[in-house]
Amino acid sequence: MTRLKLKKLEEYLQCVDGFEKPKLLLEQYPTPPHIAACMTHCMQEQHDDIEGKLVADLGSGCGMLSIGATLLGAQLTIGFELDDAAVDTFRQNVVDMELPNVDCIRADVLHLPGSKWDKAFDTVVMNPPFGTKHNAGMDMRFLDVGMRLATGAVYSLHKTSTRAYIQKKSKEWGARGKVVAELRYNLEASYKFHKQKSKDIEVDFWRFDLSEL
Ligand SMILES: C[S@@+](CC[C@H](N)C(=O)[O-])C[C@H]1O[C@@H](n2cnc3c(N)ncnc32)[C@H](O)[C@@H]1O
Repeated sequence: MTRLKLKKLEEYLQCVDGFEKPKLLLEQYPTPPHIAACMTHCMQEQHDDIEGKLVADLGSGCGMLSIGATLLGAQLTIGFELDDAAVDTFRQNVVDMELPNVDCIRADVLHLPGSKWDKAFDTVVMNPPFGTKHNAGMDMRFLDVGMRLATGAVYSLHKTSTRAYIQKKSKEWGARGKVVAELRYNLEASYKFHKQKSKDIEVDFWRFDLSEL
């Protein structure tokens, strides 16, 4: 398969429609196309974790990361998303872009462990809710689910301020966690109460290696 170049991948991801009416409590904001392209491109080019693989996207929203994985040759990509409207937009994006082998399932990510999805995926990717809306620790709960669903690697974004804690948890899970990139994440003013037009936060892009454990 011809590998998609990073720039081309970003161009495609710019066509992914986002949340029509973002829900504050679900922390609904799409991963910006540039960041999503860099994440998925790195997953494939540096770690060979996408092409031909079974990929899950937890809290998949409108499909930004799922579509990135699909464009880079995943054998099958499944997004899991709680919100009906986001599931609909995800599916419409997939139809509009004429992409095969990708779908979104409406599900609460926290209810996935113990289901048929345990260890069903080679690779799990997520941009989880950071847990800033009366749901502290939500990103860690998502990460825990990722560890249960994947056999190969889990990729996730977390605030840099939580780095030491995540490294400690990673050891407890028996995973080899590594910060792959440090990002400045531009959280756009999707919500009315934001006073600034946009807000940069420091975010780590993590890879957790589960192979040969
Ligand atoms: C930060 S957004 C990321 C969206 C998308 N993955 C992306 O990268 O553009 C987090 C997503 O998680 C979803 N979400 C929040 N809690 C959830 C839960 N318990 N189960 C499934 N999805 C959830 C939200 O609706 C939202 O779409």
